[in-house]
Amino acid sequence: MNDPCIEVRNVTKRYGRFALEDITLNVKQGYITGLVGANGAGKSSLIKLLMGMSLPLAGEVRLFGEPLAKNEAELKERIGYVADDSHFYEHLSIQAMKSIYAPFYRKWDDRLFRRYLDRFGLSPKALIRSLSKGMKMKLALAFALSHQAELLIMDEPTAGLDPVFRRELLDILAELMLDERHTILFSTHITTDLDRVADYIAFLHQGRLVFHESKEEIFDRYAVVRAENSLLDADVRRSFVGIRETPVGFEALTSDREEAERLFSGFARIERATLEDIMFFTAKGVTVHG
Ligand SMILES: Nc1ncnc2c1ncn2[C@@H]1O[C@H](COP(=O)(O)OP(=O)(O)OP(=O)(O)O)[C@@H](O)[C@H]1O
Repeated sequence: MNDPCIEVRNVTKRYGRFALEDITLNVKQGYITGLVGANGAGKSSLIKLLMGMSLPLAGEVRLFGEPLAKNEAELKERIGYVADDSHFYEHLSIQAMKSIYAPFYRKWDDRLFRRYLDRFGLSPKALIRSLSKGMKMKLALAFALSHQAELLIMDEPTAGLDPVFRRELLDILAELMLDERHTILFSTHITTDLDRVADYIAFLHQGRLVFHESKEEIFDRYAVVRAENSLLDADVRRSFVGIRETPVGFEALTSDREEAERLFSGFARIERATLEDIMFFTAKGVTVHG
């Protein structure tokens, strides 16, 4: 149950000046992991490596305990994948697209696919090019969920969705987790999606993995400190991940809440950091969180 479902071992990938640098990440089976990071942080690049759609310059990706490179077709049958852009043939109907897609999967479940189409309000006769961005995302999800995948990997599945379906999608993910057989990894920059469903958060910043921890650990460790500017000497500055100064005071992110409480108690307001705070201050300040 707790074996890693995805193992990324010292993976490096370069695109011109951008690099995913020495990423090591174990995604546990039976949990939802949110991959978070700003635009261009490398989320899609990492997901493409997990799907064997691009090859690492160094390092190795293993899925379900086996090297992806050795057994890609077999391993990918066990994955439901939702890409960040539509990879369907636009001129086909949903039904015709299904006829092409389903034979790739030995465990394809036509009744389940129909049920998802019904649930998402999609007619099998509809032409794919007539679907809105949100509807295409729903269709991608219906495909991904209809072949008994154990692992669901989704690149920005909530982007472009209205709040009602975003909530529904998160409910579907929570439902899938009830049988404890599924593992889900999805990327997003909408951090409130993760507050709702993720067990673990992996945070990428400029191609580096800043942390990968349980949500509880993250919220125990990080805090936002607000106080007067007079407290900001060089040592104090160095202790923060990032600082925002205004004429009336500063706010800063610490990755060591206990230490901040010891140092600033009585002089500062110390509050729980949101994932958005963590992303914002990391982008402003230092990148490696001790
Ligand atoms: N095939 C490619 N060829 C060249 N550069 C690429 C390629 N794929 C990604 N990149 C570059 O790698 C960097 C990271 O992009 P990536 O799409 O992985 O980020 P992201 O975190 O998914 O961003 P977003 O949230 O905007 O989708 C970008 O600078 C991008 O231009």
